[in-house]
Amino acid sequence: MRFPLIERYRAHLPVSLNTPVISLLEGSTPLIPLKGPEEAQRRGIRLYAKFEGLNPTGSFKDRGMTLAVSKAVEEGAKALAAASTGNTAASAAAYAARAGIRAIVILPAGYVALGKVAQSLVHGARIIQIEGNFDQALALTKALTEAYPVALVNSLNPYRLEGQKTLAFEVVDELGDAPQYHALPVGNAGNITAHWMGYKEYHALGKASRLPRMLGFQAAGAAPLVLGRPVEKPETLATAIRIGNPASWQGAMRAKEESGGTIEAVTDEEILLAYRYLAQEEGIFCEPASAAAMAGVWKLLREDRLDPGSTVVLTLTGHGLKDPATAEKVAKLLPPVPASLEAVAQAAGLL
Ligand SMILES: Cc1ncc(COP(=O)(O)O)c(/C=C/C(=O)C(=O)O)c1O
Repeated sequence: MRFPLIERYRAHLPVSLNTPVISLLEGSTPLIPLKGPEEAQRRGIRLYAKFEGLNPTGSFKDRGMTLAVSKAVEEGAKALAAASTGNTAASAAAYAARAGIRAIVILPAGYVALGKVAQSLVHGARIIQIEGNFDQALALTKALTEAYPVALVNSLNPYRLEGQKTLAFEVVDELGDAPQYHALPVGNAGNITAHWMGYKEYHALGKASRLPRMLGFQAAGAAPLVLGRPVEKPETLATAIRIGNPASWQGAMRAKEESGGTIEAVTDEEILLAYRYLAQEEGIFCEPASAAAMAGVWKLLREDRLDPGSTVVLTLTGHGLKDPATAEKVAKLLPPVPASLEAVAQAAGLL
Protein backbone atom coordinates (compact mmCIF):
# COMPACT_ATOMS: atom_id res chain seq x y z
CA MET A 1 0.00 0.00 0.00
CA ARG A 2 1.55 3.30 -1.04
CA PHE A 3 0.55 6.68 0.34
CA PRO A 4 0.92 10.17 -1.11
CA LEU A 5 4.39 11.32 -0.06
CA ILE A 6 2.84 14.46 1.49
CA GLU A 7 0.63 12.29 3.71
CA ARG A 8 3.51 10.02 4.76
CA TYR A 9 5.70 12.93 5.91
CA ARG A 10 3.10 15.69 6.47
CA ALA A 11 4.59 16.58 9.89
CA HIS A 12 7.92 17.47 8.24
CA LEU A 13 6.62 19.40 5.21
CA PRO A 14 5.46 23.02 4.72
CA VAL A 15 1.83 22.06 4.08
CA SER A 16 -1.45 22.83 5.83
CA LEU A 17 -4.99 21.54 5.59
CA ASN A 18 -5.46 24.19 2.85
CA THR A 19 -2.82 22.55 0.69
CA PRO A 20 -4.36 20.35 -2.03
CA VAL A 21 -2.45 17.06 -2.28
CA ILE A 22 -1.52 16.57 -5.95
CA SER A 23 -0.12 13.04 -5.90
CA LEU A 24 0.64 9.98 -8.01
CA LEU A 25 1.54 7.96 -4.87
CA GLU A 26 5.24 8.85 -5.28
CA GLY A 27 7.95 7.89 -2.80
CA SER A 28 8.26 4.75 -0.64
CA THR A 29 10.71 3.40 -3.23
CA PRO A 30 12.61 0.12 -2.63
CA LEU A 31 15.96 0.07 -0.80
CA ILE A 32 17.51 -2.90 -2.64
CA PRO A 33 20.46 -4.71 -0.99
CA LEU A 34 23.25 -5.20 -3.55
CA LYS A 35 25.65 -8.13 -3.80
CA GLY A 36 28.23 -5.41 -4.38
CA PRO A 37 31.54 -5.64 -6.25
CA GLU A 38 34.27 -7.89 -4.83
CA GLU A 39 36.08 -4.84 -3.42
CA ALA A 40 33.08 -4.21 -1.14
CA GLN A 41 32.43 -7.83 -0.17
CA ARG A 42 36.09 -8.27 0.83
CA ARG A 43 35.75 -5.41 3.32
CA GLY A 44 32.30 -6.32 4.65
CA ILE A 45 30.88 -3.10 3.18
CA ARG A 46 27.11 -3.33 2.62
CA LEU A 47 25.69 -1.49 -0.39
CA TYR A 48 22.00 -0.61 -0.88
CA ALA A 49 20.38 0.96 -3.93
CA LYS A 50 17.55 3.41 -3.27
CA PHE A 51 15.89 2.86 -6.64
CA GLU A 52 14.12 6.11 -7.53
CA GLY A 53 13.40 4.76 -11.01
CA LEU A 54 10.31 3.18 -9.44
CA ASN A 55 8.61 6.51 -8.80
CA PRO A 56 5.49 7.25 -10.91
CA THR A 57 7.38 9.08 -13.70
CA GLY A 58 10.57 7.02 -13.27
CA SER A 59 12.82 9.43 -11.36
CA PHE A 60 13.34 11.09 -7.95
CA LYS A 61 11.90 14.33 -9.35
CA ASP A 62 8.40 13.22 -8.34
CA ARG A 63 9.29 13.76 -4.66
CA GLY A 64 9.86 17.47 -5.22
CA MET A 65 7.17 17.88 -7.86
CA THR A 66 4.27 16.62 -5.73
CA LEU A 67 5.03 19.35 -3.20
CA ALA A 68 5.92 22.14 -5.68
CA VAL A 69 2.76 21.54 -7.74
CA SER A 70 0.51 21.16 -4.66
CA LYS A 71 1.83 24.49 -3.32
CA ALA A 72 1.53 26.16 -6.75
CA VAL A 73 -2.13 25.12 -6.97
CA GLU A 74 -2.70 26.31 -3.37
CA GLU A 75 -1.30 29.70 -4.45
CA GLY A 76 -3.65 29.81 -7.47
CA ALA A 77 -1.20 28.97 -10.26
CA LYS A 78 -2.76 28.05 -13.60
CA ALA A 79 0.54 27.22 -15.30
CA LEU A 80 4.02 26.08 -14.34
CA ALA A 81 7.39 26.11 -16.11
CA ALA A 82 10.65 24.19 -15.81
CA ALA A 83 13.97 24.05 -17.58
CA SER A 84 15.10 20.48 -17.72
CA THR A 85 17.56 17.88 -18.94
CA GLY A 86 14.44 15.73 -19.16
CA ASN A 87 13.28 14.23 -15.88
CA THR A 88 12.10 17.46 -14.27
CA ALA A 89 10.14 18.09 -17.47
CA ALA A 90 8.59 14.62 -17.44
CA SER A 91 7.62 14.98 -13.79
CA ALA A 92 6.31 18.54 -14.16
CA ALA A 93 4.23 17.45 -17.17
CA ALA A 94 2.70 14.54 -15.27
CA TYR A 95 1.88 16.48 -12.08
CA ALA A 96 0.53 19.45 -14.05
CA ALA A 97 -1.77 17.04 -15.91
CA ARG A 98 -2.76 15.55 -12.56
CA ALA A 99 -3.54 19.05 -11.25
CA GLY A 100 -5.32 20.19 -14.43
CA ILE A 101 -2.92 23.09 -15.05
CA ARG A 102 -0.55 23.86 -17.96
CA ALA A 103 3.08 22.76 -18.12
CA ILE A 104 5.74 24.65 -20.10
CA VAL A 105 9.09 22.88 -20.35
CA ILE A 106 12.29 24.35 -21.84
CA LEU A 107 14.80 21.77 -23.05
CA PRO A 108 18.33 21.92 -24.54
CA ALA A 109 17.64 20.75 -28.13
CA GLY A 110 19.30 17.43 -28.98
CA TYR A 111 20.38 16.53 -25.45
CA VAL A 112 17.29 15.07 -23.83
CA ALA A 113 16.87 11.29 -23.71
CA LEU A 114 14.05 9.88 -25.82
CA GLY A 115 11.99 8.41 -23.00
CA LYS A 116 11.83 11.73 -21.17
CA VAL A 117 10.73 13.67 -24.26
CA ALA A 118 8.04 11.03 -24.89
CA GLN A 119 6.69 11.53 -21.37
CA SER A 120 6.52 15.32 -21.69
CA LEU A 121 4.83 14.99 -25.09
CA VAL A 122 2.22 12.45 -24.00
CA HIS A 123 1.33 14.35 -20.84
CA GLY A 124 0.55 17.36 -23.03
CA ALA A 125 3.28 19.75 -21.89
CA ARG A 126 4.17 22.70 -24.13
CA ILE A 127 7.74 21.68 -25.07
CA ILE A 128 10.13 24.46 -26.11
CA GLN A 129 13.50 23.28 -27.38
CA ILE A 130 16.21 25.95 -27.32
CA GLU A 131 19.42 26.07 -29.32
CA GLY A 132 21.51 26.09 -26.17
CA ASN A 133 22.32 24.00 -23.08
CA PHE A 134 20.52 23.39 -19.80
CA ASP A 135 22.12 26.36 -18.06
CA GLN A 136 20.76 28.70 -20.75
CA ALA A 137 17.36 26.99 -20.51
CA LEU A 138 17.29 27.61 -16.74
CA ALA A 139 18.17 31.31 -17.16
CA LEU A 140 15.36 31.70 -19.71
CA THR A 141 12.87 29.89 -17.46
CA LYS A 142 13.73 32.16 -14.54
CA ALA A 143 13.17 35.20 -16.79
CA LEU A 144 9.89 33.77 -18.10
CA THR A 145 8.44 33.08 -14.63
CA GLU A 146 9.49 36.54 -13.42
CA ALA A 147 7.81 38.23 -16.38
CA TYR A 148 4.60 36.16 -16.59
CA PRO A 149 2.14 34.53 -14.11
CA VAL A 150 3.77 31.10 -14.34
CA ALA A 151 5.11 29.13 -11.35
CA LEU A 152 8.77 28.07 -11.52
CA VAL A 153 9.15 24.41 -10.48
CA ASN A 154 12.92 23.92 -10.92
CA SER A 155 14.92 23.06 -7.81
CA LEU A 156 15.36 26.82 -7.24
CA ASN A 157 11.80 26.44 -5.90
CA PRO A 158 12.35 25.56 -2.21
CA TYR A 159 9.32 23.25 -2.21
CA ARG A 160 11.20 20.94 -4.59
CA LEU A 161 14.00 20.43 -2.06
CA GLU A 162 11.50 20.03 0.78
CA GLY A 163 9.91 17.16 -1.14
CA GLN A 164 13.21 15.58 -2.12
CA LYS A 165 14.56 15.55 1.47
CA THR A 166 12.04 12.76 2.22
CA LEU A 167 14.37 10.24 0.58
CA ALA A 168 16.68 10.57 3.60
CA PHE A 169 13.69 10.04 5.93
CA GLU A 170 12.78 6.81 4.11
CA VAL A 171 16.35 5.49 4.32
CA VAL A 172 16.52 6.09 8.09
CA ASP A 173 13.00 4.75 8.65
CA GLU A 174 13.94 1.57 6.78
CA LEU A 175 17.54 0.97 8.01
CA GLY A 176 16.82 2.16 11.55
CA ASP A 177 19.64 4.69 11.33
CA ALA A 178 21.51 6.74 8.72
CA PRO A 179 24.18 4.88 6.70
CA GLN A 180 27.86 5.78 7.12
CA TYR A 181 27.88 7.01 3.49
CA HIS A 182 25.27 8.15 0.98
CA ALA A 183 26.31 8.34 -2.70
CA LEU A 184 24.43 10.05 -5.51
CA PRO A 185 25.00 11.74 -8.88
CA VAL A 186 25.18 15.56 -8.92
CA GLY A 187 24.01 17.83 -11.74
CA ASN A 188 22.12 21.00 -10.71
CA ALA A 189 22.87 19.88 -7.11
CA GLY A 190 19.34 20.16 -5.73
CA ASN A 191 19.25 16.50 -4.80
CA ILE A 192 22.47 16.37 -2.74
CA THR A 193 21.31 19.56 -0.98
CA ALA A 194 17.93 17.98 -0.23
CA HIS A 195 19.41 14.65 0.95
CA TRP A 196 21.59 16.52 3.42
CA MET A 197 18.61 18.62 4.66
CA GLY A 198 16.66 15.44 5.34
CA TYR A 199 19.46 13.68 7.22
CA LYS A 200 20.13 16.78 9.37
CA GLU A 201 16.43 17.14 10.21
CA TYR A 202 16.05 13.50 11.22
CA HIS A 203 19.29 13.62 13.21
CA ALA A 204 18.13 16.75 15.07
CA LEU A 205 14.89 14.92 15.93
CA GLY A 206 16.92 12.02 17.35
CA LYS A 207 15.66 9.64 14.68
CA ALA A 208 19.19 8.97 13.47
CA SER A 209 22.24 8.51 15.71
CA ARG A 210 24.66 9.63 12.99
CA LEU A 211 24.93 11.75 9.87
CA PRO A 212 26.24 10.07 6.68
CA ARG A 213 29.20 11.33 4.74
CA MET A 214 27.75 12.59 1.45
CA LEU A 215 29.49 11.27 -1.69
CA GLY A 216 28.53 13.30 -4.76
CA PHE A 217 29.67 12.32 -8.25
CA GLN A 218 29.76 14.41 -11.42
CA ALA A 219 30.60 13.33 -14.95
CA ALA A 220 34.22 14.27 -15.72
CA GLY A 221 33.13 16.39 -18.70
CA ALA A 222 30.53 18.24 -16.60
CA ALA A 223 32.15 18.67 -13.19
CA PRO A 224 32.00 22.34 -12.14
CA LEU A 225 31.84 21.42 -8.44
CA VAL A 226 35.03 19.39 -8.80
CA LEU A 227 36.88 22.05 -10.83
CA GLY A 228 35.63 24.87 -8.60
CA ARG A 229 34.37 26.91 -11.54
CA PRO A 230 31.44 26.75 -14.04
CA VAL A 231 31.98 24.63 -17.13
CA GLU A 232 31.09 26.57 -20.28
CA LYS A 233 30.43 23.55 -22.48
CA PRO A 234 29.55 20.56 -20.27
CA GLU A 235 29.72 17.22 -22.13
CA THR A 236 28.76 13.72 -21.01
CA LEU A 237 26.69 10.82 -22.30
CA ALA A 238 24.86 11.02 -18.94
CA THR A 239 22.72 13.82 -20.33
CA ALA A 240 20.69 14.21 -17.12
CA ILE A 241 23.77 15.69 -15.40
CA ARG A 242 25.15 17.59 -18.42
CA ILE A 243 25.07 20.82 -16.40
CA GLY A 244 27.84 23.40 -16.21
CA ASN A 245 26.68 25.83 -13.52
CA PRO A 246 24.63 24.15 -10.74
CA ALA A 247 21.83 26.28 -9.26
CA SER A 248 22.41 24.72 -5.83
CA TRP A 249 26.20 25.14 -5.83
CA GLN A 250 26.27 26.41 -2.22
CA GLY A 251 23.96 23.66 -1.01
CA ALA A 252 26.23 21.01 -2.51
CA MET A 253 29.32 22.56 -0.91
CA ARG A 254 27.56 22.66 2.49
CA ALA A 255 26.57 19.00 2.18
CA LYS A 256 30.14 18.04 1.32
CA GLU A 257 31.87 20.14 3.99
CA GLU A 258 29.41 19.65 6.87
CA SER A 259 29.23 15.89 6.31
CA GLY A 260 32.98 15.39 5.80
CA GLY A 261 32.14 13.89 2.43
CA THR A 262 33.40 14.52 -1.08
CA ILE A 263 32.31 15.53 -4.58
CA GLU A 264 34.38 13.88 -7.28
CA ALA A 265 34.33 13.15 -11.02
CA VAL A 266 33.83 9.85 -12.84
CA THR A 267 34.47 9.33 -16.55
CA ASP A 268 31.81 8.32 -19.08
CA GLU A 269 33.62 4.99 -19.40
CA GLU A 270 33.38 4.40 -15.63
CA ILE A 271 29.69 5.36 -15.79
CA LEU A 272 29.03 2.83 -18.57
CA LEU A 273 30.88 0.06 -16.67
CA ALA A 274 28.76 0.77 -13.57
CA TYR A 275 25.59 1.01 -15.70
CA ARG A 276 26.32 -2.44 -17.13
CA TYR A 277 27.32 -3.87 -13.72
CA LEU A 278 24.04 -2.77 -12.13
CA ALA A 279 21.97 -4.21 -14.99
CA GLN A 280 23.89 -7.47 -15.55
CA GLU A 281 25.13 -8.32 -12.04
CA GLU A 282 22.46 -6.75 -9.81
CA GLY A 283 19.41 -6.80 -12.12
CA ILE A 284 18.77 -3.07 -11.75
CA PHE A 285 18.27 -0.97 -14.92
CA CYS A 286 18.99 2.65 -14.08
CA GLU A 287 19.83 5.50 -16.43
CA PRO A 288 23.47 6.51 -17.05
CA ALA A 289 23.46 9.53 -14.70
CA SER A 290 22.30 7.30 -11.84
CA ALA A 291 25.16 4.86 -12.53
CA ALA A 292 27.60 7.69 -11.76
CA ALA A 293 26.88 6.97 -8.06
CA MET A 294 27.92 3.32 -8.52
CA ALA A 295 30.96 4.35 -10.57
CA GLY A 296 32.00 6.75 -7.82
CA VAL A 297 31.57 4.24 -4.98
CA TRP A 298 33.53 1.66 -7.02
CA LYS A 299 36.35 4.21 -7.44
CA LEU A 300 36.46 4.87 -3.67
CA LEU A 301 36.44 1.11 -3.01
CA ARG A 302 39.36 0.57 -5.40
CA GLU A 303 41.23 3.33 -3.57
CA ASP A 304 40.30 1.70 -0.22
CA ARG A 305 38.69 4.95 1.01
CA LEU A 306 35.52 3.52 2.61
CA ASP A 307 35.60 2.16 6.17
CA PRO A 308 35.36 -1.64 6.39
CA GLY A 309 32.04 -2.89 7.77
CA SER A 310 30.22 0.32 6.82
CA THR A 311 26.87 0.75 5.05
CA VAL A 312 26.64 2.73 1.81
CA VAL A 313 23.30 3.82 0.28
CA LEU A 314 23.36 4.80 -3.39
CA THR A 315 20.52 6.85 -4.85
CA LEU A 316 19.82 5.47 -8.33
CA THR A 317 17.95 8.53 -9.53
CA GLY A 318 16.19 7.40 -12.74
CA HIS A 319 14.96 4.32 -14.61
CA GLY A 320 17.03 2.99 -17.51
CA LEU A 321 14.00 3.00 -19.82
CA LYS A 322 14.30 6.78 -19.91
CA ASP A 323 17.32 6.50 -22.18
CA PRO A 324 16.93 3.45 -24.46
CA ALA A 325 19.53 4.77 -26.91
CA THR A 326 22.34 4.33 -24.38
CA ALA A 327 21.43 0.66 -23.80
CA GLU A 328 22.96 -0.09 -27.20
CA LYS A 329 26.32 1.21 -25.99
CA VAL A 330 26.71 -1.82 -23.72
CA ALA A 331 25.00 -4.59 -25.70
CA LYS A 332 24.37 -5.17 -29.40
CA LEU A 333 21.24 -6.75 -30.89
CA LEU A 334 22.02 -9.88 -32.94
CA PRO A 335 20.59 -9.98 -36.51
CA PRO A 336 17.33 -12.00 -36.94
CA VAL A 337 17.60 -15.77 -37.56
CA PRO A 338 15.30 -18.16 -39.50
CA ALA A 339 12.26 -19.28 -37.44
CA SER A 340 13.62 -22.80 -36.89
CA LEU A 341 14.60 -24.69 -33.70
CA GLU A 342 18.10 -25.30 -35.07
CA ALA A 343 18.72 -21.67 -35.91
CA VAL A 344 17.38 -20.53 -32.51
CA ALA A 345 19.39 -23.14 -30.61
CA GLN A 346 22.48 -22.09 -32.57
CA ALA A 347 21.90 -18.39 -31.83
CA ALA A 348 21.30 -19.23 -28.16
CA GLY A 349 24.71 -20.87 -28.03
CA LEU A 350 23.16 -24.24 -27.15
CA LEU A 351 24.42 -26.11 -30.21
C1 LIG B 1 18.40 10.81 -13.49
C2 LIG B 1 19.02 12.02 -12.84
N1 LIG B 1 20.06 11.83 -12.00
C3 LIG B 1 20.65 12.88 -11.39
C4 LIG B 1 20.25 14.17 -11.63
C5 LIG B 1 20.97 15.29 -10.90
O1 LIG B 1 20.18 15.74 -9.83
P1 LIG B 1 20.48 17.25 -9.34
O2 LIG B 1 21.90 17.27 -8.89
O3 LIG B 1 19.49 17.53 -8.25
O4 LIG B 1 20.25 18.11 -10.56
C6 LIG B 1 19.17 14.42 -12.50
C7 LIG B 1 18.76 15.82 -12.73
C8 LIG B 1 17.98 16.17 -13.76
C9 LIG B 1 17.59 17.54 -14.00
O5 LIG B 1 18.23 18.47 -13.51
C10 LIG B 1 16.42 17.79 -14.86
O6 LIG B 1 15.67 16.84 -15.13
O7 LIG B 1 16.27 18.94 -15.28
C11 LIG B 1 18.53 13.32 -13.11
O8 LIG B 1 17.49 13.46 -13.95
